[in-house]
Amino acid sequence: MSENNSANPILGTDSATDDPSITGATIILEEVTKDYGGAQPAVDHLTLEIPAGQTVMFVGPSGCGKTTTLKMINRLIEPTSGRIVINGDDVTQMNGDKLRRHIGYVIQAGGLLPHMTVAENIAIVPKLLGWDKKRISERVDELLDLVSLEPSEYRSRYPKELSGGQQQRVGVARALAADPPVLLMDEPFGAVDPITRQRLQDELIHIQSELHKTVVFVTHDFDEAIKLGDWIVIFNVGGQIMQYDTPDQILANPANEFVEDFIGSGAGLRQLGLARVSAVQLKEAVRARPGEDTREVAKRIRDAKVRHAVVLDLKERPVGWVTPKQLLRTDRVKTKYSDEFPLVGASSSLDDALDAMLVAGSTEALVHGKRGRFLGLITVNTVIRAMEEISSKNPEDTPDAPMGHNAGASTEDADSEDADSEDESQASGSSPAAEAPEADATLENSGESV
Ligand SMILES: Nc1ncnc2c1ncn2[C@@H]1O[C@H](COP(=O)(O)OP(=O)(O)OP(=O)(O)O)[C@@H](O)[C@H]1O
Repeated sequence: MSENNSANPILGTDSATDDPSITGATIILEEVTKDYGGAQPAVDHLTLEIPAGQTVMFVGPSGCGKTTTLKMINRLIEPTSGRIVINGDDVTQMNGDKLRRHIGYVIQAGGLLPHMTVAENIAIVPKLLGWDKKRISERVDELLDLVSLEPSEYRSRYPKELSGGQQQRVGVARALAADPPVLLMDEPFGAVDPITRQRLQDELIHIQSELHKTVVFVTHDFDEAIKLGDWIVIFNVGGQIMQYDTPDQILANPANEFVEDFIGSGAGLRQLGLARVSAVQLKEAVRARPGEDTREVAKRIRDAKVRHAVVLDLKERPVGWVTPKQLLRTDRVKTKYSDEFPLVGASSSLDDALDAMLVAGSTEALVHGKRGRFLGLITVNTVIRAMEEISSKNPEDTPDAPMGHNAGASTEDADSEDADSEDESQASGSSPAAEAPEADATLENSGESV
C-alpha cells in the first residue's frame, strides 16, 4: 500500500524512520500561532512534535484550540506565524490544495458527498491525482474491504442508503484512498451511537496496526483518547499544552491540577481502557454450524455445562448465540439467529468488553478477530482479574515524550533533556497571516477535503 509514497511530495527526503512498515510522516509544529483577532490567540506559539506512524490525540476544554491546530496542519486554516514541517518539508509554503491531496482528513458524520456513490466518494482524490480507472476501482475495493464493507454490496450505494457508522467507515476509506502518510481526524466518531463508536474505534486500531499512518485525532472523549492514543496532548485555552505523554503516564502521573481535574475521579477504572481484550486468555465456546442436528448441539452444550452455543457461518463469523431451548425449535441449526448478543473485537479495551456485557445483562461476551472471525469468549471474571493486575502495577519503561511546549516554556513535567531538544529544533520562520481560501472552506463543508 505504500507504493504511492514515492510520488508524494510531502514525504520529502528527510526520512523520519528506518522502519519500512511505517508509512506515516513526522510532523513538527514550530512556534505556531493562530490569532483570529480575539482577546488572545486561539493557538499561541505552539511547538509540537508528532512522531511518524503514531496516533496523537488532542483533548481539552471547548475552545482551547484543538480544531484550529489540526486544521493548520492541512492548511484549511493558515497559521498567523510559525512553521509546520512534515518529513522535512515546510508545508506552510506549499500550495494548500496540493498539500491536502496528500493528507487524509476525516470529519464528523463522514462528510460524504450525497450525490456520489460510495465508490465515487472514495475515488475523489485518486481521480484528482490522475490514476487510471482500473487502479482506482481496485483501490476502492481494497479500501472497502479494509473498513469491513463488502465491496459488491456497498460500492454502488449512495450515502443516504448507509447507516451512520457505515458512512463514517466510507469517510475513513476515502481519507486513506491515495495512501497519505498523515490522517487528520476531527471528532470523527462524535455523531454515532456508543456501540457503533466502539466498533469504529476498534477498526481504526486494526487499520493502524496494518498501515502505521501518522494520525492526529481531536476528541472530546477522554476515554476515546486513552483507547486510541499512543500519545495524548491535553490543551488549555490558547493551545497551551498542559501535558503531552502516554495514556498510562497521564493517568498515573498527571502533570498538574488542571490535568487531574480533566481526568476526573475515575482514573483507576479508566486504566481498564488501556488493556486490550487480546491480552487476556479467552474461554472456549461450544461451536455450531448451520445445518447441524440441533439435538447433537444441545447435547454438547449440556456436556460442557454451559448455557449457549455460538453459531458460526462459513467465514467463521458468529451469526447467533443460542440456548438449547432456542436451538430445539428446529431440527437443523439455522443460518441466522437474533444478532442481539454481546460482541467485542480483540482490539477492544476491557472497558468496552465490560460495557458490552452490562448492556446485554450477560457475564460473557463473544470476541472476534480480523474480518469478524470468532475467537472465543471473555468473561466478567477475566476482566476483574485483569483489573486487579493493572491496579497493582505502575507504568514503567515508558518512552520519552515527544517535544511539546508553548513560547519556549516547557510543560510543567518536561525534563531538561526535552528542553534542550526544543532549542535545537525551534525555527525562526514565519508565514504571513492569510485566511484559508474560500475554495477550501467549500471543500471542507462538502467533505471533499481528504
Ligand atoms: N473562524 C474563527 N474566527 C474567530 N474565532 C475563531 C474562529 N474559529 C475558532 N475561533 C476561536 O478560536 C478558539 C479555538 O477554537 P477551536 O475551534 O480551535 O477550539 P476547539 O478546542 O476545537 O473547540 P471545541 O472543542 O469546542 O470544538 C475559540 O475561542 C474559538 O471561538
